[in-house]
Formats: sequence, C-alpha cells, structure tokens
Amino acid sequence: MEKDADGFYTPGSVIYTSSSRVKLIFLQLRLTLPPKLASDRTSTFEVTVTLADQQGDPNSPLYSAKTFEELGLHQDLLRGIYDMGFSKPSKIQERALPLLLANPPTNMIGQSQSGTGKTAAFVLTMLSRIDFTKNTTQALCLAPSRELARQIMSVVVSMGKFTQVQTEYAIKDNLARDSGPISAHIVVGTPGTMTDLMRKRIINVADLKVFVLDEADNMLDQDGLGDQTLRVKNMLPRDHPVQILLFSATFPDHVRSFASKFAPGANKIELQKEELSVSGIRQFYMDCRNEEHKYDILVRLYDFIRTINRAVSSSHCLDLATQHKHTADRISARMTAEGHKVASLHGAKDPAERDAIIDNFRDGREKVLITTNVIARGIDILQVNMVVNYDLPLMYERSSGSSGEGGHFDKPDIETYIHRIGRTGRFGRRGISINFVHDKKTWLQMEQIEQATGKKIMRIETNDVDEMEEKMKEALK
Ligand SMILES: Nc1ncnc2c1ncn2[C@@H]1O[C@H](COP(=O)(O)OP(=O)(O)OP(=O)(O)O)[C@@H](O)[C@H]1O
Repeated sequence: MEKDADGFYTPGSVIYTSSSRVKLIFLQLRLTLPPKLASDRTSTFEVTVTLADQQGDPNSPLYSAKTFEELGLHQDLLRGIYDMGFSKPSKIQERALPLLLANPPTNMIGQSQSGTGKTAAFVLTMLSRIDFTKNTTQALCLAPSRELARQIMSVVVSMGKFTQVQTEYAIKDNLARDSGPISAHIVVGTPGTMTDLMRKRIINVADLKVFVLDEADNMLDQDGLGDQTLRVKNMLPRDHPVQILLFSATFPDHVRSFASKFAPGANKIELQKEELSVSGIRQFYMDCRNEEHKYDILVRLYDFIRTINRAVSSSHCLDLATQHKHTADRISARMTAEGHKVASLHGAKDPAERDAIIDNFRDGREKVLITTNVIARGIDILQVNMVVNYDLPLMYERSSGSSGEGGHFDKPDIETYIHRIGRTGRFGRRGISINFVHDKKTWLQMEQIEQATGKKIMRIETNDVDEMEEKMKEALK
C-alpha cells in the first residue's frame, strides 16, 4: 500500500458539525483487512483480532449459536450474505431474524449496540418479504440522513444481488418532481422526501408489506423527525397489516412508549443500560484549558495519527466531529490553511456535494472529515478507529418559563454520545473515543455521560505528549 504526501497509507478523515453546538472530531485509522471480512485480521501494531473468537464468545454481541442457514433465509439471500463475506450471524441477527421472518408477520422493536449488524436483520426481512412477480413497492425504509439512506441501499443491493430486487431512493434531488410513478420493490429514503413522493403518488404503497425505521428513536422523537415519520405512517395502507420494524442502538425512556404504540404488539429485543456500547471502544477525555487549546490538541492528535501511521504497517486516518456547522467549517478552513488535509460535511451543503464528500471519505480519498450530528448515527466506515468529541453532544432543553420561548444546551445528549462513539469499534474492531473538556460545566457533563452509560472515561494527559501517545497506542492494540 502506498503512502501519500501526508504520510497516510490510505485516505480518509472526517469532521462532524451539526445544527447545534457540539463539535465531534473523528480520527480514522485504516486497518489492514482482507478484502472480505474474514475471520482473522491484522489490526494496527501487528495485533491479531479474531472475529471468530468474538463470534464464539456467548457474552459478545457478535455471538451466535446458529448458522445463517438455520435462520430460515432463502437460498438467494444466503448467497448474497456469503458473497459479502459474512460467515456467522451476530446475536441480534440470530435472535431477530426467526421472529422477523415468522408468519403471520409481527412487528419488532430491536435494540443492539452500534456496529453489531442491525442493518442486515431488517434488510434481509425486507428482501424476504418481497413478491418478485409483482413490480410494486412492497417495503419502505426510513433513515435520518441521506448518507445513511445511501449506505442502507448499498446493503440492500449487495444482499439482494442474487434476487430480482428493484430499488429506488426517496432522498432529495434523486427523483424529478414531475417524475412518473415508480415500481421499485424497496424504497429507502429520508422522511421529508418520502412524504413528498407518497403525496404526489410517485410512490404507491397499496402493496406495502414492510415499513422499517432505522435509528428509530431518533425518527420517532417529537423533537426530531417524529412529525415527518408519523406523516409517512399515516399514509400506509389500512386494508392489510404492514409489518413495522424499529431498530436502534438506543431507545430512551421518553421514546419507548411511543415506539410501542407506533409498532403495536411488537416483539422486543432490548439492551440493559450497561450494555449500551461495545467493549472494543476505549473512552478517554482530555483536559483542555480553553477553546484555543482544544484546537491545538486537535492538531496534535492529527500529527499523532501521522506519526503512528509511519510507525506501523497499516494506515490511519483522523475524523473530527463538531456540533455546529460553522464550527466544522471554521476548524476545517483553519486546518486546511495550516496545510492539513481535512474535509467538512454538514446538512447545509448541497446534496451532490454531501455525496461526494462522504464517498471520498469512505473510499479513503479524504483523511479527515469534520462533521456535525448529521452523520453521528448509523454510518459504517470500518476504518474509523478514533472519535473525538471536540465538544460534548448536548441536547436542547426548553426553558420552564410560561412563554415556552427560549432554552439552553446544558444537558449532555447521552444517545447522541453513544451513537457518535459507535462510529468506531465496528463489528469487533478496536476504537478510541476522546472527549475534550475545558471547564467545570463540560467536566460535569462528561460525568453525567459516564454515569448514564456506566462506562469509565479515562484521562489522557495533554501536557505530556509521550504519555498521550503511549496511552492511545496501547488502547488501539
Ligand atoms: N454476520 C456478520 N458477519 C460479519 N460482518 C457483519 C455481519 N453483520 C454485519 N456485519 C458488518 O458489521 C458492520 C456493522 O453493521 P451495521 O452497520 O449493520 O451495524 P448497526 O448495528 O446497524 O450499527 P449502528 O447502530 O451504528 O447503525 C458492517 O460493516 C456490516 O457489514
């Protein structure tokens, strides 16, 4: 593998910003993986990580006592799965698929840690339920971002490679406003565009069998995409039952009861609080003096990645995430001006540009991506080994005053935190997350995250570069 001028063996860094104030920074390291996800793979620092070991450990979320053959899947789908390099199901796949495929169809609320294979569970259900003799839309899948919708579609296409499946996107700028009715079996999209296309009868759901919400807690949250999702649901056919599937790594209490109403009579697979994140992700924090110091530390992290990149025989990348789109742009402009290679991605960019940026990062042409919460959820890029929360994710709380006006961002957003750090440590891989704290308030917010997730967040010294680097190297072993 060749190194480029920046010293990276492969491309790819992302910085996240969102419409609120937290900044999230991801460091991405590319592992030397065989083309297919084989059982044994070499990680950084010459450490062998054995997926087969994890899939054989009953305490691992990747464990399964069964084979894919035993889960009742059609031969064409088994071919698709094996063609993707999967050899054994994960726990969520083993537990959910028999329930998902049983007849009569039953709704499902499925929770499992980030990066443990929920997508395959619902994609295989959609593909299993399609009657390929009919050219009608039979499954809809909604996701919170176009990036995630595109990723889900790539899984549909790969898993359905040996079927006759026809697919279509319901994402902005994909279909012309005056386009005629579509006949794709499976439509994947975001709720606003899906509503629009259903209203215009471009998407006809008379034959619909399955309706999936990925990142369902986010999709149902009334402070989030809840209204739009409900609009789609209200347009579903009423003359026959539609199987409703809700999947996420998180289901906070305030969404749980609504989820049960949205998917009545659902089979439920739930996680305990202490199981919310996978053990492969080591969580750290760094004490920064102020905003400027945060930037300095970030640049130092970027340099560190380049150093270990040279020290080992695999390549490494850095992602940075911020909560505010202006912060993302500002950090990326400054780093670029200082000669670093970074890209920024947020919802204010136009769709074509967003597609190009994420594709460049996914394919390794970009090394650092600064982004907002827009892609905090679901995005599966196996090479991401480090997530930096430049600012902790915070949630908006309305003021209790009678006017109902105004509010503040003081409370940590636990769910977003879990999803952000879950961009690393995918399917048994190792990853690091680093939180920047810079005053008492951010310190207390981090403590609340620690309590809520039940996982210790360890300190990394910022004044001693050697110690900082040693700790991070150790964590990635
Ligand atoms: N049985 C399997 N064997 C090997 N790899 C798998 C298997 N199932 C899924 N994967 C891989 O694991 C990775 C994570 O899967 P996926 O994106 O579905 O996770 P997720 O649970 O939906 O995560 P998130 O909560 O972040 O959305 C993907 O790269 C996927 O291809």
